[in-house]
Amino acid sequence: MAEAPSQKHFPVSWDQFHRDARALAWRLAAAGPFDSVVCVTRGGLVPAAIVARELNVRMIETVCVESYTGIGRQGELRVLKGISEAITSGSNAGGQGVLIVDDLVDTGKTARVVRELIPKAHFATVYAKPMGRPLVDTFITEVSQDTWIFFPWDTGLAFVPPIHGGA
Ligand SMILES: O=P(O)(O)OC[C@H]1O[C@H](OP(=O)(O)OP(=O)(O)O)[C@H](O)[C@@H]1O
Ligand SMILES: O=c1[nH]c(=O)c2nc[nH]c2[nH]1
Ligand SMILES: [Mg+2]
Repeated sequence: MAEAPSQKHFPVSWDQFHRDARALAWRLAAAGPFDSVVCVTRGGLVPAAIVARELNVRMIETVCVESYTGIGRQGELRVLKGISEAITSGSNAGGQGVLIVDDLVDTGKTARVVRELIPKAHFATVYAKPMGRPLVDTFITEVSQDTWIFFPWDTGLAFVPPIHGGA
């Protein structure tokens, strides 16, 4: 996916991300209970920690996926590590009672692959773009497809030129 010239930017601070992840937890509290959380690395690690704390879930698993290599650059999707059978056995077969957490859904490619691994799990993201939205059960904020979300762990304080153009 090449970066479109009209790409909009949506920068998210730590504070805003914490609030949005906590809002997600409030919504998920009504959708649970969940026996375990599967976070989609790496972006899902941060909201998963916040959601698991709020919902008192202590069984945490990862599914390790690699997809994007830069802003708007989606490469071949690779599952580097799948989901342990301990998470999906017995009454949790197929992902029943399992919560999958990711930071966002964009094209839905990642969510589709992870869903195939545990189809009965509940899929939650903090942010969603229109293409991926149908693949997510619960999310908090939708942004347009041509928006790139900048997460606090990918950004830092930097000089911004003033509106009038001078320094
Ligand atoms: O809906 P999609 O188009 O598949 O995009 C969404 C995925 O892309 C990002 O992960 P990325 O592959 O960049 O890896 P990261 O989480 O390690 O940053 C993001 O964290 C989602 O997992
Ligand atoms: O940091 C990110 N922001 C995004 O908008 C996005 N979409 C896919 N992958 C993404 N990563
Ligand atoms: Mg990711």
